Amino acid sequence: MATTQIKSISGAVPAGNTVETGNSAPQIVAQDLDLFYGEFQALHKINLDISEKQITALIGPSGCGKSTFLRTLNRMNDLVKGVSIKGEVRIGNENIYDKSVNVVELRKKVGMVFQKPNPFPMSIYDNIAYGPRAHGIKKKAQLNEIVERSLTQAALWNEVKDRLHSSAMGLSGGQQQRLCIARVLAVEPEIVLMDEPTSALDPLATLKVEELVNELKQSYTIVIVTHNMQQAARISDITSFFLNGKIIETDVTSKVFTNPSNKQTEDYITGKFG
Ligand SMILES: Nc1ncnc2c1ncn2[C@@H]1O[C@H](COP(=O)(O)OP(=O)(O)OP(=O)(O)O)[C@@H](O)[C@H]1O
Repeated sequence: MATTQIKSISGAVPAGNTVETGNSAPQIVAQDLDLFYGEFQALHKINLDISEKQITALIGPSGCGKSTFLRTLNRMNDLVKGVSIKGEVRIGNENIYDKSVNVVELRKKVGMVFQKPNPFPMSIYDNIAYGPRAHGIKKKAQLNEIVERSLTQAALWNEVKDRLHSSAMGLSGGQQQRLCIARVLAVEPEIVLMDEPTSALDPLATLKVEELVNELKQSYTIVIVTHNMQQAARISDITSFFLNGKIIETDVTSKVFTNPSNKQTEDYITGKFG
């Protein structure tokens, strides 16, 4: 089994520590990544390797930089005024902060699901077809096929196949979130970023989304921010613990939750703070 080098800026993970991933080279590599909102430094020398077709969970107390880091992976922070970045994020062999990178193409490859379901105020069908149409797909038969495939992958097809032309706003919160996941899948990403995708959902809808995320890792690399430690423990392969804009510890999820290497990780997962 292949291993991935786990790096830690804090020294929490000893040099040379590795995590068995079952995959070869990491798909995403963040290297010495600093991010500033104006004068305020929100991320400090983040080093993290993320493997293909695994679920990586980012955990840590409020304000520790999880969402900020997640958004660096598809350059969503570019939309925030005053942001500056040092260091690198490589996806495949490309530094995504290179001037030559086409950000629209990057966001197609690296899709994002947000905390609050945000369907467009249009039909279920048009929500899914929106992205493919924007990328130039016009043929009805092809769009029909994409809509069915994406909704099936998002475990929503059976619930909506008879009402594709009704408004997406009429779906339940959990269905809306699965629709938003289907909308991301419609443009065939490689990586799906999820920022607390179940925090606005009830327990049953949460369970459905968790089952779906688990299915999706067969085809996609998933990076998920969650406040819910049980959720991280249930669904992720690798967990990275953030504190004050730094990564304290990254390891196999079962290890992080049963035998963390760092005292701060232990204090956090046992509820001593956060
Ligand atoms: N647009 C912004 N402008 C200025 N500061 C920001 C901005 N967004 C986030 N921050 C600050 O950066 C730090 C990290 O925020 P971030 O949202 O990444 O944390 P988080 O771990 O995702 O928190 P939460 O779990 O509460 O969502 C915080 O101190 C936050 O106040």
